[in-house]
Amino acid sequence: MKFKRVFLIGFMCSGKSTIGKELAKSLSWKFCDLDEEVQKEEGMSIKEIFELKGEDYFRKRELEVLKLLVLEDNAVISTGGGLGANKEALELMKRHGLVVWLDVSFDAFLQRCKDVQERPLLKKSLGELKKLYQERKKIYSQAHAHIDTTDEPNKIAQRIIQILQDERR
Ligand SMILES: Nc1ncnc2c1ncn2[C@@H]1O[C@H](COP(=O)(O)OP(=O)(O)OP(=O)(O)O)[C@@H](O)[C@H]1O
Ligand SMILES: O=C(O)C1=C[C@@H](O)[C@@H](O)[C@H](O)C1
Ligand SMILES: [Mg+2]
Repeated sequence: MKFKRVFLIGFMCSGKSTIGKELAKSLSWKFCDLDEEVQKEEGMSIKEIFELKGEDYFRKRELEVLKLLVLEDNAVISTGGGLGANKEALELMKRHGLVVWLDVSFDAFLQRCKDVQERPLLKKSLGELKKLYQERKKIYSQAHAHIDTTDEPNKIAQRIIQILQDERR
């Protein structure tokens, strides 16, 4: 494979963690979830980090942890929703691997987020979330590949493997 790493970016609930696990399993690569790594390093949940140390601190820490993870070989790295919308982080990921934007419609995001653990950003109003969604889309769209996530996670993982194989030729 030309790429030694796959980075999954996209809005909350686009399936980065779910699809990342499937993809890593199919490739027999390592799986790293940036949100999990930051929580481990800080010894508290993202909700607690936001409450006790603030969002800016969380953003700084996720970028620092990314800078370490870009050196892992044969790794699928699922990011938090904000990282792929950070231009510095996106450029860094594009230099180190295949960056895939998992695209979720706003309506599907609203449906899916009913089932997930609390994300601090879900406290925002519907209007604020929609604005964030539209703004972030412009940056996510600079990824190497764009995949709609209406399909089942394992089929999406297979599509990413196809992209990796096509890139090898
Ligand atoms: N392709 C899919 N179709 C339907 N539901 C999905 C799909 N992918 C993920 N989900 C569901 O959406 C929810 C969020 O998925 P997941 O945690 O993987 O998203 P995420 O992109 O990692 O979110 P975050 O940015 O908040 O970490 C979960 O309940 C998961 O089961
Ligand atoms: O979209 C976001 O900004 C976030 C998404 C989650 O993955 C976490 O990284 C955190 O809740 C912030
Ligand atoms: Mg996730």
